[in-house]
Amino acid sequence: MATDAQHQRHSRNGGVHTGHHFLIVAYGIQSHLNPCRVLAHRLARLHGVDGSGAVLATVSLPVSAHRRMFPSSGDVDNDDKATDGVVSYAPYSDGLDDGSMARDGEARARSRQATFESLSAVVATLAARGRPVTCVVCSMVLPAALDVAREHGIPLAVYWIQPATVLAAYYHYFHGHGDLLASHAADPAYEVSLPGLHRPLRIRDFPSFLVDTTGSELAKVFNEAARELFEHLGDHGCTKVLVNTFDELEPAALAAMKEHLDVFAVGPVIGSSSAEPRIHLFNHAGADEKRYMEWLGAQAARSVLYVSFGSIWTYSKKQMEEIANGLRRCGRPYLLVVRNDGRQEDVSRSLDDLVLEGQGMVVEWCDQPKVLSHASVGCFVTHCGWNSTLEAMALGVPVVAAPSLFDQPTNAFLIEEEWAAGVRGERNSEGVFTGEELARCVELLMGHGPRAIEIRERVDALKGMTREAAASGGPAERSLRSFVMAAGSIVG
Ligand SMILES: O=c1ccn([C@@H]2O[C@H](COP(=O)(O)OP(=O)(O)O[C@H]3O[C@H](CO)[C@@H](O)[C@H](O)[C@H]3O)[C@@H](O)[C@H]2O)c(=O)[nH]1
Repeated sequence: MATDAQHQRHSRNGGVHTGHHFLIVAYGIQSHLNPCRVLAHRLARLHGVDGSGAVLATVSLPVSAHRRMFPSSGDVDNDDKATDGVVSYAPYSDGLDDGSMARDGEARARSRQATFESLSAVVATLAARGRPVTCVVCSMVLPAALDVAREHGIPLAVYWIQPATVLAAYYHYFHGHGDLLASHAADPAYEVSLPGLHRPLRIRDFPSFLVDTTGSELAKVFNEAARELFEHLGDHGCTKVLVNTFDELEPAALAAMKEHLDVFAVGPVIGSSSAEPRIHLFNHAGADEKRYMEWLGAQAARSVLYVSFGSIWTYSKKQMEEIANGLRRCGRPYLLVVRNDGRQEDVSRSLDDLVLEGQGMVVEWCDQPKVLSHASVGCFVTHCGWNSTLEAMALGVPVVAAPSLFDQPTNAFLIEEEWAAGVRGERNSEGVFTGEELARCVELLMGHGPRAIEIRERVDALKGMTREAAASGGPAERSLRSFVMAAGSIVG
């Protein structure tokens, strides 16, 4: 029986799009949405890459995120107008539609089925509108996207929006290293050599879920989904992985993973230029932007600490107090981001005190690339989410790395040990990043010692490399073109 993809290929004629059409399926969070829609823009700009006509890209997000992006959208099931002028958006329902996560195994199974059905309907609708999907691009680990590609016979590619080193850690965890990691998970200093990487990773440098000792339900769920993905990557002829990194950042990890998978280094996918405008899922009032940009403009060059822990992490009361104390100890101007939804407990006392002291500024959200590219910013205190890490490198800002979960420990390892672009702050035995530690790291970076000078030089060099990787016609674009050519060869 002909697959849907073959059927679409055979029926391409009058009114039907005959080139590539990538359906990029993403989670509805800021840190996934941004690299996905920027990738979609870049794909859509590769017109006629292999003589097959325009390249189309549609981004599919959960209904909750779609509504935040397009507040005026009414009936999301029949929304054919959701576009930013280059890329179309077709929401999927995960069965919850309020941005929450399924709570237990049964609810997760229901949500997976709902997502599968909804994405299948998206695929059918796009085909009916003359734009059949030729490749499903699954952002990280999204089991229902695999189901859709399998069921409809559409080729699948994976978009790994974290570093190649993290991809290598996951790959080898599921190909022979799982037991070794599990048996040493409680020993943070234990070194594991992964094939092809030029230096070992300590247990503490691994993605947190692979060495979890807390019994975290989230870690179990994520690892199970990742297992399915990596089995699919091996067993179903699906080997194409786009990675948001570039050669100069991770030469060994990229070369090592190319031994096992068809890896395309398409990074840095950041999106901060006018051609790739950013969408903020968080409330980003224009008035606030004016206020913090003016404030930044009044500070001395490279004097400001920018402190932000991404779009998911939340502050406990104790952690907020320690950050506030650390900022006082540093005695430097700072811009601190504390999201409204980023407060585990009532942290307003610490924040009110800070605001009254007037040494810096606290905002609920900002345009981070805009802030990082400001001349007055001298240091970025970050949890090391991969987007923040890439943005810091692209915009030449030294980093104080305070990782917590997911890929962040590996990203901190890259920042401090592979690139010498920052220093890693240690958390205390309660997992708190203390004010004393914050001040120690900031002094190392912003003081006048040899380490500060060395890091500054490295960061400047990395900024140049990032620019070259992202340049028009440069390695990222060439790699994306190769992917599209290769994607062509698997259609039908
Ligand atoms: O005030 C702010 C704060 C953040 N951002 C942006 O929000 C994004 C945050 O992304 P990231 O740095 O990757 O952190 P998380 O939001 O925590 O990302 C999650 O997803 C990432 C990609 O998978 C992982 O690398 C992280 O570990 C995981 O926590 C970045 O693009 C920032 O520029 C803003 O624009 N303004």
